[in-house]
Amino acid sequence: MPELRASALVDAPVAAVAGALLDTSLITGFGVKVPGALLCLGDVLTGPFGVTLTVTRADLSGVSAAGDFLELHTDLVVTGAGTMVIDRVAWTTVGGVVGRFADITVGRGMALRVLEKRSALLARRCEELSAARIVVGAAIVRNGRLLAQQRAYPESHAGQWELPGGRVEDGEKPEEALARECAEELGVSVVVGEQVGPDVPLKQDMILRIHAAELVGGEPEALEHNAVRWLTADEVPGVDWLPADRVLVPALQALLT
Ligand SMILES: Nc1nc2c([nH]c(=O)n2[C@H]2C[C@H](O)[C@@H](COP(=O)(O)OP(=O)(O)OP(=O)(O)O)O2)c(=O)[nH]1
Repeated sequence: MPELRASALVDAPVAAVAGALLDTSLITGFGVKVPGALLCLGDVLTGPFGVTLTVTRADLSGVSAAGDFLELHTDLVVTGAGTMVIDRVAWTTVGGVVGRFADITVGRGMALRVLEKRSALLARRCEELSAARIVVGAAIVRNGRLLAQQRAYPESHAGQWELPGGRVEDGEKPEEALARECAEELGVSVVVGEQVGPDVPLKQDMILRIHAAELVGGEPEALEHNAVRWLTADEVPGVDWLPADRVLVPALQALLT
């Protein structure tokens, strides 16, 4: 399988770059049809000439999509100077000698131009998101189960599930905001730990950032939500999550196994 590679250094943490990569506005400009605003594992992308690709990886290590004769991989490598973004395009050449000639003269040039343009869009999106408002969420695990809560409002999201948390207020650190929101929403105290998964873009100027959190006081109660529920690893993918949380399902499941 011929393969083409291109790499670029982005001046942003890996969680920010991994999240920006999930923003489908980075690829829709190239005539790719996508199911939603964010790339999720298992999504089917339709490209020019009806080429279809299934997303096979979307996590902190990067994104991959594969079809019958085309594979796209973006690998992320943490360096001292930022995040190295390595794009790989691999394909099967069709049409014998003529096909191989077209590959070399047209295909590779086109692919390189697309990668270059996307790389510039990615760098710009990372810069935009570095100034974004942060919504923090807590991945609280007890006895191998994850705590989720069901939204009561607004109407468009009522009934859907999310992680406890909310907006970081001015002058507040994300960890402080998370502890405050857990107390307000659930009546519990938590100790905030490491980030889980990428920074997920919520809209132009807002991201969702999840931290592992340990329950250290109180029993969770739905004080502002419809309900709370402890989910097993098997139950996590089947829940009607808010769209941004759906992206985080593999990272949340990994916490439970
Ligand atoms: N808390 C939380 N918010 C999420 C998650 N996923 C997700 O897309 N969001 C969105 C929903 C909202 O647009 C935004 C945060 O809203 P919020 O209503 O929880 O925040 P808040 O408590 O600071 O706001 P408010 O109720 O005072 O209006 O983030 C999640 O897992 N947890």
